[in-house]
Amino acid sequence: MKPILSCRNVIVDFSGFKALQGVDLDVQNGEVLFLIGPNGAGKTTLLDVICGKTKSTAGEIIFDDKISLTKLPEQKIVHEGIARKFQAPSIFIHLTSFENLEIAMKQQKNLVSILFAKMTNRQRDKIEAVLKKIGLYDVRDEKAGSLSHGQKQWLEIGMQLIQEPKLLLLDEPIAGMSGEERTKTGELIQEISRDCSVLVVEHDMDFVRTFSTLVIVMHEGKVLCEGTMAEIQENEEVKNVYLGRSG
Ligand SMILES: Nc1ncnc2c1ncn2[C@@H]1O[C@H](COP(=O)(O)OP(=O)(O)OP(=O)(O)O)[C@@H](O)[C@H]1O
Repeated sequence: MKPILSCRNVIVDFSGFKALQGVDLDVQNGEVLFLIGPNGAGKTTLLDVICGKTKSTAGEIIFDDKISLTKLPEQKIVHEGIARKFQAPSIFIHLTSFENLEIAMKQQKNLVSILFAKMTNRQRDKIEAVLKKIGLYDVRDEKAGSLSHGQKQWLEIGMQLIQEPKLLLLDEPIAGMSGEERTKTGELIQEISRDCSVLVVEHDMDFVRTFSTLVIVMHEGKVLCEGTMAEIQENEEVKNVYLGRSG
């Protein structure tokens, strides 16, 4: 089976500083792939270049076997089926979780027309299914501003899922979460992967250990190695550059 995403020799040069120095990486269909590595390794830059926020200097990124992403604008990449949850909040705190998902579903329209337009049963079902998936169905009519930190993050993920992406990019999804919220987030990521591949940048090794199948280690703008967490922990190069230092 062809990978959903294929990066080949991707280079990003920021005015002479190469944040990515030739990244080769595949994400398979239905896979949760964890990306780890020390600070400055290029993990966020890689997500930025996949979603079009940053343009690559060289290399190729192929999505869904045929779409070259490197020259596409961000909005077109979203349209092709790549969703990115940013760390900066994008929810409307004065609207309910339901309404936030409604807006995300009809992103192309303006806020007023969205809230007054009649919703079809199919659209309502879709929003309710996402609310159930992200664990917010019971609080769907509460203002998003009153949700816990974890619930807000899940709502953000839901706002991406409602677009039915084929690949979801997550950057440190459990930052600031309680232990229970972390577990729920790990379970949510696993559930999401039934319909959508997920590429997760994460620093929390306990979380990666618990929820990963395949892990990729980045270092100095390149992929250092890939494998299961157990394999990676035994890798001498990884011990030197990363795990050896941070535990
Ligand atoms: N716009 C930019 N201009 C210049 N240098 C940049 C820019 N964005 C990132 N960098 C540099 O590129 C390198 C890789 O940064 P990046 O944020 O991708 O690393 P990271 O692996 O995500 O690190 P962290 O785990 O700390 O978030 C860093 O040295 C960073 O300072």
